[in-house]
Amino acid sequence: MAPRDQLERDDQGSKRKAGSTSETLSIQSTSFPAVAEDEEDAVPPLEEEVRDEPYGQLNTQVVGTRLYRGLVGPGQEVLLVRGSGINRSVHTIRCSFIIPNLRDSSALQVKNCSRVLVGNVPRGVASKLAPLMDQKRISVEGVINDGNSATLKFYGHPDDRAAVIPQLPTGTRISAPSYPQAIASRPTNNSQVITHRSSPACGRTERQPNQLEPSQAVPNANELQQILDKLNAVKDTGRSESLLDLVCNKDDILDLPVYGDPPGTQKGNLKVDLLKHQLQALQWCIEKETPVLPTNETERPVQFWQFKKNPNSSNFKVVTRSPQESAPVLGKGGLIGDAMGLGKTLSTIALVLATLNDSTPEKFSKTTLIVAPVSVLSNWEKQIRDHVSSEYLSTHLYYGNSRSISAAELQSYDLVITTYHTLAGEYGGPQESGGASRSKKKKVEGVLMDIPWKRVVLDEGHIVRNPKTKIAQAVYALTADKRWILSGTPIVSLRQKDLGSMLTFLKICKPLDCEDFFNRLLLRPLKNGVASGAQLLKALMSHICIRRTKEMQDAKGVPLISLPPVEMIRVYVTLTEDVRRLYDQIEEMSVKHFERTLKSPKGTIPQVNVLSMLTRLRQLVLHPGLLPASYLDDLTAKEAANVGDPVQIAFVRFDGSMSAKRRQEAIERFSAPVEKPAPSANPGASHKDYRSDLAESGEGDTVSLESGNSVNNRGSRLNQANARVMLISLKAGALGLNLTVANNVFLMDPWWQEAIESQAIDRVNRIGQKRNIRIYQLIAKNTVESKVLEIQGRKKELIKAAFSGTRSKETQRQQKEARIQGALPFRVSTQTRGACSQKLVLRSHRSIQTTENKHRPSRGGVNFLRLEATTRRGIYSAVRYFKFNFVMPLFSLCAPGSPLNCPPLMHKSRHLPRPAKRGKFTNRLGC
Ligand SMILES: Nc1ncnc2c1ncn2[C@@H]1O[C@H](COP(=O)(O)OP(=O)(O)OP(=O)(O)O)[C@@H](O)[C@H]1O
Repeated sequence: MAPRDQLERDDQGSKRKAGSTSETLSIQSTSFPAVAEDEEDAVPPLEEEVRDEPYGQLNTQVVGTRLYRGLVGPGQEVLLVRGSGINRSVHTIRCSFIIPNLRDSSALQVKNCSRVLVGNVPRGVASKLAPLMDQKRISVEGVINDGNSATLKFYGHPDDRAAVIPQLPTGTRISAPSYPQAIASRPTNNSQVITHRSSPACGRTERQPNQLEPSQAVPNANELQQILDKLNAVKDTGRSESLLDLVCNKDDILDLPVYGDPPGTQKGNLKVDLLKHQLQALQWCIEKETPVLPTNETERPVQFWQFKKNPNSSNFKVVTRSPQESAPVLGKGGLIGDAMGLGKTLSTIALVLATLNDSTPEKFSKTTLIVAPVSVLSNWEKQIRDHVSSEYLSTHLYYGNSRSISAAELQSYDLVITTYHTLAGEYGGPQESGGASRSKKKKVEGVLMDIPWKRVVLDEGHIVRNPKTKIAQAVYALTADKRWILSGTPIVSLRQKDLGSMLTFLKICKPLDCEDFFNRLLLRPLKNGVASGAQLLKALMSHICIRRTKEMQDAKGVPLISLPPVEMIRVYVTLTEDVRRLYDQIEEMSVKHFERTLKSPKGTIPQVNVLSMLTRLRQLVLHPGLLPASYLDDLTAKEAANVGDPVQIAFVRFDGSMSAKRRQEAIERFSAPVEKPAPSANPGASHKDYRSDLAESGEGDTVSLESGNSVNNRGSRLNQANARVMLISLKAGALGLNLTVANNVFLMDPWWQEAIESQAIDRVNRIGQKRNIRIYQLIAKNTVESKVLEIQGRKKELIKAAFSGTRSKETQRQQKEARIQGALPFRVSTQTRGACSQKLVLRSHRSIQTTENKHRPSRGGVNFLRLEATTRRGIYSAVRYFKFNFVMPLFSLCAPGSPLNCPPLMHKSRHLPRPAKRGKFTNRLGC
């Protein structure tokens, strides 16, 4: 595919997506900030939206085939492209009689998978389809039949079905809707959930393993340690078996050949020697950088190209069943998907060193570009400093002030390291949809886009999983001979965004790098449980990805790397009575509001409210201070007034589509003190800062864990004379950091996607860790947190089902319905369930926006570091400064003005329990 074509496609693709989700965007606002622009946040699984469903199919002729040089055969997939003029210049010269068709405003071209024109759809059919395609109301896919006929398949949004079907060409065989109306009456386990939740006694008095009652008090650190030691570990195979492990080839992965002439101590270019799995990765990478087409029929296909003896063409694309005359261009590179901490950075550096003097096609430079998140930049610097002999590798950090350098000068380096933001800033291509702020941003002068790189490596490459972002567009537009992605979690869900976008960057295994083909050949079959989808995904991944995990062992039981054991401990905590009461109250009000809104004439509830309510409940479980002081008042007032509008008070929208000004306003609103304190507000009570709580309560040697501790000072209860505590947001903790100085991890609240949690945990569980690791996952009983765990589990089951090859009896829509219903913590009557799920798209953006990296010497010996999502600098110096040898709690539900900043406590509301003493709202283990 020509780059130009690619750009046009990407652009079209984004536009179409933008169009189709505009409604979603408009109502998708979240209850609290925020998302860092460079790193797409973890998204709750409910975000998976039903993009389309089959409307019907039509057999039609393909006309004008003899006029074009494109080859197709029976069974081959073809593209249906609106007469866009992509090939206009070629064909107007060759075949002047095509001009009338191109001038036809409803022309519909048929192209083969190499995007070469094959023919046209007859005018009568095209004139019906063209307006629907232009309005992005349908997508059309085609397969060639015998002779000159093709089957066109139409897909569209389920909600638009009734309106579109009458407009389809005559003769279309209409498919049954994939979302039967009967769904609303389908029994679900939601009622169980509610019973479980709403019964005050239910489960709460029950003593469970690893359950910490609120009254449980621990007088000192040693006793706390003893309690922690006694907690039982849970089986946590799920974490070690990610989606990626299901799709990657494990059979002979430990027997791969090693690279024979590696960089290392003997050569002097590396100060350490590569481990065996790194030598294997090096060999694999070099093979992937020099792919060779098969030259006889017995050879295995390479990037789905097979050799076929044929008078016209010897290359045959297996996945689309299309032949090609000319030698296809193969992608060079792939995806290094090794689990976190196995040394992908060093493997990449070794690849650069091993291929320094290799010949590169003339038009490319000799320079490798590494693009990394800012927070990982220092890791690259450190690894190069620690492991590479400087005389063997010239490097330049292209960031901030060091950007004033000419393209020629930059190309004199072997390795250039930059950030996603820097790259996006220099990219002058099509602006992303949504986001006035970004579209107004001027292109920054720079040379990154001008250099034809030898190799581009995207570290934490899953960042580009959203093709609509400017970062993704920028990396697609880079010119490079070889392309690599490093990511331990390249796919966390089966959504197209994850892998499709990465393939677009890699330009490998065509035509799957094109969104259209990716959707039809891979994504749709996968979603529908058709075995071919799973098979293709596995074939694709075995081609492009190398994946090893820390758990892997060879035939003799020798592990890949030797690491201390990891124990996962799930700790169930019980809300204190007052928080429980508050939780039940808020939940009840939320349910009422939710149900009433559904019964309103509109019949739907905006996602924002469901998400907001869900998020508020999650925050409440973590700490009541995370909620706006007036939250319950507002909810109650709305409910009392029986206002049909959704509750908007106290919710602040913050997302990527907002302008900078509006985002700033949102942050200010969110962080601002409550304007009208409720009459019963306790003026004397101070709004405690997490940090000061932590520091203050750490006085002396006493460490306690008791119901009266606020969540803030619970952390300090883990204090020992030399204890070190690191508070880190889940998001910051999930990216590229090396925190082997810590060996105890506290997951303060569960995240929708286990993979994100695992990624964070792997900051500690990596090469260099010498001590046993304990992960404490804190779950508040009978709350929304239990639901999050259920969702994690259900997601795993769904993924397994998708790869078991058994087609699910449920439709895609039904599956989604079930997921959504299961996720709602609300009592929703069966009649209203269907309606709510129609529109329910939950998106969540959470990060800590404040850029701060503080430490504070404690009064009682607790030193702690605050490390947040957008902390840009100094991470490593901070890590070096502290010895986080004890605890690293991970939070996901943090936001500006909230928990790591001063949380306004809920006692301002007359509806909420006032703390008799500070920290009355405790609900869980202090950390
Ligand atoms: N061969 C080696 N010899 C000594 N140390 C090594 C070797 N390979 C990797 N390491 C060390 O292991 C640690 C983890 O490596 P690295 O950060 O490259 O992992 P990673 O796979 O990139 O992790 P992530 O996915 O989290 O970024 C680093 O401290 C690195 O220096």
